[in-house]
Amino acid sequence: MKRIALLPAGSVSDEAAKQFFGDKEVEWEHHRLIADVFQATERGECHYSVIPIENTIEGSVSLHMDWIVHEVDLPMQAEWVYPSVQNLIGRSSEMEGREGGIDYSRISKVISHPVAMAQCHQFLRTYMPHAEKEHTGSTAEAVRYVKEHPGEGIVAIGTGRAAANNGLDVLSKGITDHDNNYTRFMLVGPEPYTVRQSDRTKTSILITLPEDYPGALHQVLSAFAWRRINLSRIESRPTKKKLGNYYFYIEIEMSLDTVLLPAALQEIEAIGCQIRILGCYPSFSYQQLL
Ligand SMILES: O=C(O)C(=O)C[C@]1(C(=O)O)C=C[C@@H](O)C=C1
Repeated sequence: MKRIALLPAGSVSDEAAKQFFGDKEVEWEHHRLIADVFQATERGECHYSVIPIENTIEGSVSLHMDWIVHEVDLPMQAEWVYPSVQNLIGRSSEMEGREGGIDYSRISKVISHPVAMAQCHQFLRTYMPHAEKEHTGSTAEAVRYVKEHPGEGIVAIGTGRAAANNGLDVLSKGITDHDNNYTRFMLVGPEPYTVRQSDRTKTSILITLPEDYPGALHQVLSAFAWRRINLSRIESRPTKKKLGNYYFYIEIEMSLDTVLLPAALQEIEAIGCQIRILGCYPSFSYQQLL
């Protein structure tokens, strides 16, 4: 039986984790904040933590990437993709206008996870520019808050499942600014994940370039390019040590268990770069998990 740390029931993370694991041989440990989700596995209470790391609309979830890099030492063990459908949730009896439909002017405050809120930016600007916005630790927490505070003009952005769990109504369905809104989730923990197999394996690394070495990034990229090693993501993030110092987070479409990739990494180290391997893991598309 594996114990899995994740955000609360009814969050997008919760839906995504259930899609990935099914309900076999797993025990869920829900936490209000992502920091606690990480720490549950770091402290050895759970086998894995489920972490959202990237989103179609919002891009990288920087806070979570920074936790992986700076705060914990938890290797990446699997990744998968899950559609994030966000809805406006409240009580229709409280928000209904005279001619039916929602009277958005009745909404005084919208609450949700900051990433979910950012995915619905245009919708909020169009229909509720007047409403106060407040962030919560997860979309599920926001929906629960609305349940506990009736009659205050508060609505949440969250999943249909959270609305149902809390006996609330979906006031507007699918309110993200773009369709096909997917979130990439990472399973992190000390043990390799071997239950499902995928034909796609990725390796994630962190590279810090030597200072005062013109063209270092070009050399790093060419070590992959001439070996025809495909990179699927490259992102620079501050090292947090000195203004203007960055590391590069790189996702490589190849297993470490090959001849080519270790050779490329050796070549990169030879020019004075520091490399940290964050994990080598199977990658699953949404279709693969259906
Ligand atoms: O609050 C949730 O429901 C979460 O699972 C968190 C989270 C995120 O951190 O990106 C996950 C996916 C959604 O797209 C928005 C929020």
